[in-house]
Amino acid sequence: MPLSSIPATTLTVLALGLLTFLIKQFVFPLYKRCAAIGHIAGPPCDNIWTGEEAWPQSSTLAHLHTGNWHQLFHKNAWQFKKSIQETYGGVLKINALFGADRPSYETNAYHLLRSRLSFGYGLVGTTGAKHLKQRRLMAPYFASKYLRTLLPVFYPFAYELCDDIEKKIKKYDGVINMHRMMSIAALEYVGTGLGYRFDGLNESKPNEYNDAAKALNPLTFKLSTYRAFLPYWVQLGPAWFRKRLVDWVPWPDLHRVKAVIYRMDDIAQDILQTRKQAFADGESYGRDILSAIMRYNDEAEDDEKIDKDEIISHITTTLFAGHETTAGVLSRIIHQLSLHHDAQERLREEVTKAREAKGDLEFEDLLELPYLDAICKETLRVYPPVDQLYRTSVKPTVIPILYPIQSTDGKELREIAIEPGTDTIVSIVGYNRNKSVWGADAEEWIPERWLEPLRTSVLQAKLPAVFSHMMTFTLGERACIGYKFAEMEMKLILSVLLSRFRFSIDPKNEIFWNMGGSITPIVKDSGQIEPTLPIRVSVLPKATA
Ligand code: HEM
Repeated sequence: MPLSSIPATTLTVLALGLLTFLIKQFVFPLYKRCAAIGHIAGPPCDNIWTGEEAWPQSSTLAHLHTGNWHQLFHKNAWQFKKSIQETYGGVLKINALFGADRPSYETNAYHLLRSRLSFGYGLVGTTGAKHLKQRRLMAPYFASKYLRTLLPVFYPFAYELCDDIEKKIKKYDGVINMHRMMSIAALEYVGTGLGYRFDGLNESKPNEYNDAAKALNPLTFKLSTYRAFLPYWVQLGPAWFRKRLVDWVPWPDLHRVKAVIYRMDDIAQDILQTRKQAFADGESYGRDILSAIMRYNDEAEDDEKIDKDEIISHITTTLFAGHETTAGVLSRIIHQLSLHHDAQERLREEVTKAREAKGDLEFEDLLELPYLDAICKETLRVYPPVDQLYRTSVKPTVIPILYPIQSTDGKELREIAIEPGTDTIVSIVGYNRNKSVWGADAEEWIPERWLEPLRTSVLQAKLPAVFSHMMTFTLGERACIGYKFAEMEMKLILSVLLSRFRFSIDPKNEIFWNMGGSITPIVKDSGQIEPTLPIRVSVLPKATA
């Protein structure tokens, strides 16, 4: 029936009906959410379309629906985040965020969709009961009892790494890309957690996973401004159709993201195939995550079994979550030690003494070396590799504020009531460097602060963090499951590296740390996207002898 033949009254009624539906469904809830936080002060909106920066120098600890995406998702957002926090105060949502028994918050919808599109329904892509079930299955493989059994595999690799660095010192005239070396190590170790060896130091083998994983964060970060469209995008028909659409859209960055995700997926398929073949050939299940999944599937009822897609998601999620993060922190520590030779010497003295007395250090000895512990903690505090978290309230929630802020009409606020569906960005770096909590020198890297009793304000904040009063590995049921794994791995590598090499800055390569999903080093003003950390490395005389 042609549109012109429909009576005008019917069309008007239909149009009004549609308008009412849209207002009720979208506009009114949005208005309610915005009205609830209308009195919270914040920076003026940025123009996300033109990329004009209304506030080139700003940031906040908790950033509520203010539309400053472009400033937040910028490789040099350091100053933006610092100055917003200084201007508006630290809105400490942390206690409310994770304090309730059942979460008042869930992972933000865009973040969840981004994770699902990249890694499927693994730990970062699921919520609620399914997420809890996955965590219960995996938790034992991240506990100290299991981790200590990995040391006999981890130490030999650390020595291979040192031999490789020594070879490279000769080849590259003493300047080594230490980020690459740390990435190779972190991938090897997280692979071990899955019962798989990448053999990353073997130069005849392509290092494809490492290359793909490095490209993913900077690429998706570049597309961050458009993340608001994801919930609509995923409704545009089945996955095969959307894949076609991506190919048709003339957008090279999107094509590159797709290629990288597909490559990572292929590698995960290879890992699963290799492991399945090994089990079929008679290898017995080991003490690793993939063995745990296979063992679970052997015993589970058919409808309870973990299907192939989910297993692939567990592989890609674990590799990605545990790889660039740890490599980033190790790189940062090496950079800091290169800048602070006194700290480097003190650390070297501690680890060499301990190793001379006991050889390869056992789990407790390694974790309890005081200065090594202080160096790791201080670096994780000041330089967390993941600097912010995304959450959405799922029910009406009141957020208590530890250090009161001022509302737009000048009132002191000690709590904020927010509506369900309010997006919240929690700044990890903002909490970790908060001067009210950590003191006036909060932004400085001072490992010695961990050798003294902690400030009362740190203890009074009562942050229920999984790791040392800081937000770096977050808190609650979505906290980093691999934090002990990361701690052990970092301390082991550092203890071995420091006994063998000296690190210093290469004056020709000034380092800049890019914010880009995870924080990674590049040579300043080089225009690089791929993380690089050129450091001058020399073999210690004793080790050479
Ligand atoms: C220094 C190293 C690391 C840092 C700073 C770090 C940090 C984080 C953070 C901030 C989250 C929460 C993300 C969010 O909720 O949006 C997270 C989650 C996660 N991390 Fe780590 N991580 C590190 C190392 C590791 C390692 C070594 C592994 C595994 C071997 C790992 C596995 C995971 C997994 C699976 C999750 C998702 C947990 C869940 O949603 O239940 N991480 N990590």
